[in-house]
Amino acid sequence: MAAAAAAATSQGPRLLRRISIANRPRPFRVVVLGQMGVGKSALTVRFLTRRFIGEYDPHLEKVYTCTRSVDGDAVVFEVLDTAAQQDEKSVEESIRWADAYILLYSVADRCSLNECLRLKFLVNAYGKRNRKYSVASPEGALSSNPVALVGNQNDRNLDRMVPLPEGVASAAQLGCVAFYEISVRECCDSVQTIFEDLYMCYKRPKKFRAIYPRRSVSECKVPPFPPSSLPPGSGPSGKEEMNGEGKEGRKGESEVKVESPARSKRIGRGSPSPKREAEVKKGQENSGGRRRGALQSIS
Ligand SMILES: Nc1nc2c(ncn2[C@@H]2O[C@H](COP(=O)(O)OP(=O)(O)OP(=O)(O)O)[C@@H](O)[C@H]2O)c(=O)[nH]1
Repeated sequence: MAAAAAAATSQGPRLLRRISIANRPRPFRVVVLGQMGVGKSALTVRFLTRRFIGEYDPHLEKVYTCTRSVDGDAVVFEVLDTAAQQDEKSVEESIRWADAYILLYSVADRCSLNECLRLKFLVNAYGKRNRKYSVASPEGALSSNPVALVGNQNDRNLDRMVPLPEGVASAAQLGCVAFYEISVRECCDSVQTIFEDLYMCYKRPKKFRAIYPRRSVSECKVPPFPPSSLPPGSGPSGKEEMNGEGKEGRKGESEVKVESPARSKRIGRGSPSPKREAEVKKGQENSGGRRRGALQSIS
């Protein structure tokens, strides 16, 4: 009897530790992938610390952890900032490890967008399958975990090689759940939004399912592009509608989403009813025909 009591006592702390580990929320793992020098470390550190730090060790590959509140959840983010020039084996490992993916390119480097196409192919090949997510999704391309395509360094407009519409079109073509064009250097909030949206896409399949079929609306906050520069189907009459056109955002805060179900849902967007459309039209006429971008209404 005494021996059993002694055993239980010695098991106590271990048991408690096991229980506390079991109760710990599972982290949400995001991997940031992209060509060398596109700003992966800058993006990761911006998300974690809200600061922009100019230079990093290019060989450092590290998982960072932080806790954020998203949609009422205390989310433990684990972010893997991958090192440049990884061999395919380690890219594969990173992809297998993650729940969601950020494919980062620089708008000033066309090759970096091509690299994202290659990486998306690897994500499709090695990424985890999320059953709930795949059931929610009507498209085969979205049956793996969520992937966001992000164009960085859009403060470098003079060096731009990838026009915004091309980024939008690439994201749609690759089956990414969202597209953003940002400047990590100039803006912090867009970076936070990317991670939060990925979490929402991953964790809220019901919300995702509810609004996915209505994903004809994209949101953008960019200087206007001449209609001829838009890819087919991305203009206001096409599949992806540009909102907020003609309005310049704060410097570096241009942001486009091919689709961001979580955010759209939160701010009550989706296919408007005919009555709502009539109201909106009337409102536009009253405001000189300028539409408010969804992001403007939430910022
Ligand atoms: N102008 C500008 N420069 C940026 C921006 N984001 C990052 N940079 C710069 O781009 C360079 C590369 O940034 P990193 O974060 O080291 O890029 P990385 O993708 O982690 O690079 P590797 O670790 O070599 O793969 C640094 O000099 C950053 O200061 C941005 O939004 N605008």
